[in-house]
Amino acid sequence: MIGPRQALRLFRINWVLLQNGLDEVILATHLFRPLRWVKYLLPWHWVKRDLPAYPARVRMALEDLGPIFVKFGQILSTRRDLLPDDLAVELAKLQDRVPPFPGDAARALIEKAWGCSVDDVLDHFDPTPLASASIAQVHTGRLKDGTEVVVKVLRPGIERTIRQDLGLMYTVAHLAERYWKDGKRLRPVEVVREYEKTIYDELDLQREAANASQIRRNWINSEMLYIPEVFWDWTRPSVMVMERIYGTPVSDVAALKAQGVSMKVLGERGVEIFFTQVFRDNFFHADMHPGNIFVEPSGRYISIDFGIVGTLTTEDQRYLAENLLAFFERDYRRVAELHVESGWVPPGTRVDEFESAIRTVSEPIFEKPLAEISFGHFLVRLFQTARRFNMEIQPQLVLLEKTLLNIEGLGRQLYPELDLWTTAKPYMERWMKDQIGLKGLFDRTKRNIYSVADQAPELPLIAYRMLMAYDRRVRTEEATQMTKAGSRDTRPLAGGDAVRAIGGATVVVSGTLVLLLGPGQWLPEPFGIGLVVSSYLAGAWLFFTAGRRPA
Ligand SMILES: Nc1ncnc2c1ncn2[C@@H]1O[C@H](COP(=O)(O)OP(=O)(O)OP(=O)(O)O)[C@@H](O)[C@H]1O
Repeated sequence: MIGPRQALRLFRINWVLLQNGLDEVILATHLFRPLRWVKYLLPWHWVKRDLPAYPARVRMALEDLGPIFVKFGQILSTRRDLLPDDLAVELAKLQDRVPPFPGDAARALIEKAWGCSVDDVLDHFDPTPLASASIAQVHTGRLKDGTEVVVKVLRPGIERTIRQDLGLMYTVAHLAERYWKDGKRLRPVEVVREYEKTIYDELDLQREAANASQIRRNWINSEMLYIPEVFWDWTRPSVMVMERIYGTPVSDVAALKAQGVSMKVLGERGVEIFFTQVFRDNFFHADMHPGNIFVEPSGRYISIDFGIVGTLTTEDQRYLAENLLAFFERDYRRVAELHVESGWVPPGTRVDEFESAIRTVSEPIFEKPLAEISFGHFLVRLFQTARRFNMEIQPQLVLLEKTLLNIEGLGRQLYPELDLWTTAKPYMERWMKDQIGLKGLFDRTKRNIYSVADQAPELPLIAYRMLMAYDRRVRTEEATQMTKAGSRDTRPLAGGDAVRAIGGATVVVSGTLVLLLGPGQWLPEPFGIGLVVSSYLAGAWLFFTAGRRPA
C-alpha cells in the first residue's frame, strides 16, 4: 500500500517525468497510473514540443531529481549488462551540478566533529572550497607544523537527503518490480539496494581514509603510484584530513607532454597498476575517473578519492585471470567451462550452447587490430551474454568491469596505440603460474597449515575422545550381540590401541612444534612443510587405526 508520503513522492517523480517528456514511461509501465491525470495540468501537454531522444530525456529527468539521483544514474551507466547501450552512454554524461555550501558552515561542521576550534589545529583554513560535489566539499588548509592539507567535509544534512531520496527510489523500484513487464528480470529493488550500500559507504569518510591508508601501504615507495597520507588525528566519519597533492590532471595531455612525460609509459603504467591492484593486492581503486587521477612531472601517478574500492574472492580472481587468458587464445569452450566451474552460471548450463553464444560476441572483437581490442568491452559483452544464461553478476565483478573500462579509456586517451594485451599478458601469466605452480601450492599449504596448527594442541584430546566413543560403541554393539548369544564381553581395550593413540599425539605435537618454530628453520622450507604435513597425516592414521579392532 502506498502511504500519503510516498504518494507525494510519486507525485514529484511523475511531475519530473512529465516535464521531461517521459509520459510514455507513465503510460507504458502502469507505474504511475493513479497519477496520470497530472499531465493534463502541464502546459506542455497541450503544446507540441521538440524533445531530444529518449535516453537524453532520462538523463535530464535524473538531473532534475537532484544529486542523489544523478549519482544513481552514474552508477547505472556502468551496468552495461542491464541497460541498452544508448541509455548507458547517455547516463555516463551525468554531471554533479551542486552549488558549494558556505565556508562558515564547513568550518562549523569541522569544529563540531573535532570538538575544538579549527584554529587550534590549522594555521590556515581557506573558506573558499577547492571543490564541491554532491556528498562532500573539499577545503585547503595548513597544519601547525606547516604541512599543506585538504579537509574534506560532508555536506550538511546530506544523510537526511539521501534517506529521503532512497525512500523514493525504493517506492518506484517496488512498483516497477510488481507492475513492469521487465521488472522481474532487471530486479530494480536489488539495484537500489546495491546503490544504497555504495552511497552509505561514501558517507563515511573514516572508511574512505582507511581505504586510502591501505592503498598507500600497498604502494609505498613505488615509482608508479603515489597516495597522499591521511592525518588520522583529525579524521572523523564526517571529516577527513589528507596531505595536499600537487600534480597535473591526467586529462591535461598537453601539459603532461610539455613536462616531457612519456605518454606510452604513462598508458602502460596505468594498465600495470590496475592489474597489480586486482591480482597482487586484491584491493583496487574502483572510482578511477580522470578527475581523481593526477601525474607528477616524473611520470608517477597520484590518485585520490577512495570512497569506492573493490576486492574479489581468491576463486573469482583465478577465474577472471583464466577467463581473460582463455579469451585471448579464443578458447571459448574454456571460457564457458570456467563459468560453470566457478558457479557464475547455474550448474545445469549447457556448455556447448554457452560456448557458441560467447563465440558470437567475441569473434567481432577480434576483427579489430590487437591495439584496439578492449578487455572492458569483452567483459561487458560476456556479462550480457552470461545474463541470458542466468548468471547473477556480483557487484564486485561489475565494479571491476567499470574500472577496467575507465582504465582502458584513460590509457588509450593518453596513448592511442596502447596494446593492452601485450602489456597485461606477461603479468597475468606470471600470476597464474604463481597461483597454480609449485610456489602457489606451497603458499596455499602454508596459509592453511597455520589454521590447522591453531587446532593442533586440541588434537590429542579430540583423538582420545574419539577413541573412547568408538570403544563405547564397539562394546555396546558386542554386548548386544553377546546378550543375544547369551554371554558377556569382558575384554579391555587392547594395549596396542593406547600406544598408537599416544604415538599419534606425539607425532602431531612434534609436527606442530616444527611449524610453530618455523618450517624453514633447519631445513629448506618446502621440506619443513612436507615434514609437518606428513606428521599430521601419520598422526591421523595412528588415531584412526588405534580404535579399530579386529573382528
Ligand atoms: N589530497 C588532495 N590534494 C589536492 N587536491 C585534492 C585532494 N583531494 C581532493 N582534492 C581536490 O578535490 C576534488 C574533489 O575531491 P574528491 O574527488 O575526493 O571528492 P568527491 O566529493 O568524492 O568528488 P567526486 O565525487 O566528484 O569525485 C578533487 O578533484 C581534487 O581537485
